Amino acid sequence: MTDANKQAALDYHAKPIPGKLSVELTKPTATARDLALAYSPGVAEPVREIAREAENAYRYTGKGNLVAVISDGSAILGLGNLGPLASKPVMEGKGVLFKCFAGINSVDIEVDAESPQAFIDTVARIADTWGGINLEDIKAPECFEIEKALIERCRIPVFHDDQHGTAIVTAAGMLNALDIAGKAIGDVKIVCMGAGAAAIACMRLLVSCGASKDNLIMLDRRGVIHNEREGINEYKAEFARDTAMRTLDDAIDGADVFIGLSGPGLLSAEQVKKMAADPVIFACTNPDPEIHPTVAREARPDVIMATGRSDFPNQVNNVLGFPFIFRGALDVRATRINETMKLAAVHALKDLAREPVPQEVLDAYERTDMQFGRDYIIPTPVDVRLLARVSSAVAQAAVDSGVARKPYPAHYPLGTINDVYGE
Ligand SMILES: NC(=O)C1=CN([C@@H]2O[C@H](COP(=O)(O)OP(=O)(O)OC[C@H]3O[C@@H](n4cnc5c(N)ncnc54)[C@H](OP(=O)(O)O)[C@@H]3O)[C@@H](O)[C@H]2O)C=CC1
Ligand SMILES: CC(=O)C(=O)O
Ligand SMILES: [Mg+2]
Repeated sequence: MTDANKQAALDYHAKPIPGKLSVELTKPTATARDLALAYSPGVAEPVREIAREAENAYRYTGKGNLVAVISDGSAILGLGNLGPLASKPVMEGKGVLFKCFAGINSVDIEVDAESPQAFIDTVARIADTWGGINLEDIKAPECFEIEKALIERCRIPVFHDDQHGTAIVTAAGMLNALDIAGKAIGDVKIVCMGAGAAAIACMRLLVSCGASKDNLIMLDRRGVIHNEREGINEYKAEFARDTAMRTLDDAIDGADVFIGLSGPGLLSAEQVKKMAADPVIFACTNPDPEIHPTVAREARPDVIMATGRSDFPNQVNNVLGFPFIFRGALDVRATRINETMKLAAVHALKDLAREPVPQEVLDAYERTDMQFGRDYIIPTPVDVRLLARVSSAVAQAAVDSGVARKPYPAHYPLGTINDVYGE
């Protein structure tokens, strides 16, 4: 970013009031009668109803449309472990996206936890008053243990966005990119830079979508994850290969796909030149990708290039997933977000990219043309059709797979966020 843009970003967060979120009232509060209903004595009535029957919390409070965005700040974007307080702008940002794209209320909670168990206990103790929990920017490998324990302990959906949101969007974009490149997912040689939360989940989902583990090389800070390496955790071990390759230079030679979920500037133009024809590069590290799109394009005009950012074409970013996935899950009161729901979201996203782009999206991106192809492999976040397509697909999948506690909503498909409460 230029210095001017950096200052603009600071000003955006600081002015006219600090932060990006505020709380709004949904009921009148002007009169003594209003207050007698909202607070004492009236508030005692819903309290009694909820104490009598817990499900009444969905009727008398905001629980059913409320997601907690919870982080320990241990992996803030690609900036590393900068702690809970520094993660707050990102967590507020996730709240903004929940609200503006899916009409979901959210509150960010940044936990200063001395251990994964302390984090788990903290979240488990507050979980029941939320509709869902979005875990964010928690580093691997702790994130895996944390999410698993919370899914077991909570009766509401718990979803680590950096794992599953990222994986869903990456898989959708990848299926489209490979189609454009004329390659079958089962045949392509994939290099994944990074072996953390996002990388492990992305590779697992790509394998579910047909990629072959035998064609997949994963790297971390120490290089290629191979069978002879000692001290790799069980998650990295899932992707360890019996190979003589040791470095990115070795792995990238002839690769069809590079997926970066690691750190900035780790892929060079020279390495891109060594990739196979029509290479697919998803340099998804935020805010600064593994390679700048201009550099990649100069090295290889045939590249299909995506980043995690809003200011380049093909934004492969979990913003395309978590708002709509939670929308669908909340609206059928799903107890969890399972693999069937994730795959439904992949296909909804993938298929939407193949449809004509609405004028409002062109206007928002100041483009005269956007159509399925190298520079448009995935919908943009401002596309209002995501709300209908992804949420509906996820809700239907929850019903079909038996995790929904309510039927498919009568008010679906949603046209805009104004429709989320139905009639
Ligand atoms: N576009 C999107 O939607 C998303 C993008 N991301 C991006 O993915 C990245 C990783 O996030 P996340 O998985 O949550 O974080 P984690 O901390 O869980 O994982 C980071 C991984 O990156 C590896 N890594 C970091 N620096 C290097 C390096 N110099 N060389 C090789 N490997 C390196 C780490 O290696 P080691 O294991 O050796 O420490 C680790 O495996 C971030 O940059 C984040 O912005 C994440 C989620 C969504
Ligand atoms: C997008 C996101 O969640 C990340 O970079 O961590
Ligand atoms: Mg994140």
